[in-house]
Amino acid sequence: MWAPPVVDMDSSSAPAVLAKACRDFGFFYVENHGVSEEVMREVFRQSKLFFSLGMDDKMSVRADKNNRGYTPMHEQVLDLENQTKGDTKEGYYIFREGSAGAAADGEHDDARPLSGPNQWPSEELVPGWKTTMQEHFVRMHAVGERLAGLLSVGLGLDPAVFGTCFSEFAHTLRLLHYSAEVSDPGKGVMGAGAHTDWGLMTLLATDEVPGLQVRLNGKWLDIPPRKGAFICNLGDMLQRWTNDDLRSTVHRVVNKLGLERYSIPFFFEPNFDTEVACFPQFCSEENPARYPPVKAGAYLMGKYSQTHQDFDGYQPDSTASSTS
Ligand SMILES: O=C(O)CCC(=O)C(=O)O
Ligand SMILES: [Fe+2]
Repeated sequence: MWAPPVVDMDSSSAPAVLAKACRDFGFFYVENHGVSEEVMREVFRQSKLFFSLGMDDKMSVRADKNNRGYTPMHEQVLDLENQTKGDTKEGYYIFREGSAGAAADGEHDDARPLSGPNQWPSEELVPGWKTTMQEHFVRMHAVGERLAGLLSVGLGLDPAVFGTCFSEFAHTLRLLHYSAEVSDPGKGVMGAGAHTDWGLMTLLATDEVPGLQVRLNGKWLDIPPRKGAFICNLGDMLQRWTNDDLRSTVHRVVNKLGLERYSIPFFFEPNFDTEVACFPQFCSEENPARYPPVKAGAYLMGKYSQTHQDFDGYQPDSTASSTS
């Protein structure tokens, strides 16, 4: 049975293994990432605690115009063409406080629509929750930066290539809870509809319940959880930067067992204002750029707008030219 390659971040072969995995599959496991199983257990415990709250409490932190906070069951439709109902999951979005060059820390900046303060459930309801999530966010940022560094080495790029792209990063830590509803892909019922991720890359922690599938060579293949490892995949921006040399692979979540499932993706995203245009190493006269340049933030906003029924904060940036 196929399984994604394993990248050991402490190994001297990590850059080469990583670059090959990114070219071949766009999916890989990451080990020795420095986030302990004990820490992950606590983050999952807190996540479950939040989702076990009553609907009134959860809706009190419903995602705001900056897409921060709680998204109810079925609110997101990742595969608009094939789904007959929304993803059978609820979620919670956490960004950097302020984010993306906001006027002042924690304030919303109209020029950058996703900026602003995070929403937090009350300390009485979920003690220690905010601190747990804030600390985890910082941890995951560090893993993502290290991984981006290894990738630049593996691709033979200047190690500073991504250096300026994350000074005001727009990463999101997302908590997900899938209901026990069994998926029926033929009828358009899915845990998460088929999609590619949108940013640079995603680092995913899951509980022990399977469900993630990747589309490779026309077939859906299971990606089982691997103890202590993150499942990592590339996003559209990396595919655009590398002119399709690296892959942002289609994946989905299918509930076969009728079990609830929890997962925690960390979407590692460049600055809102970063222009994603083909790196010169990946295009030439014979192989011209396949995508027009796009601003990372505008691209992201377009995707939020397309897939989240509740998100109406999309203000197209007239200077950006997105193809999707
Ligand atoms: O929960 C999972 O296993 C995958 C989630 C996912 O693909 C996403 O949120 O983009
Ligand atoms: Fe995804």
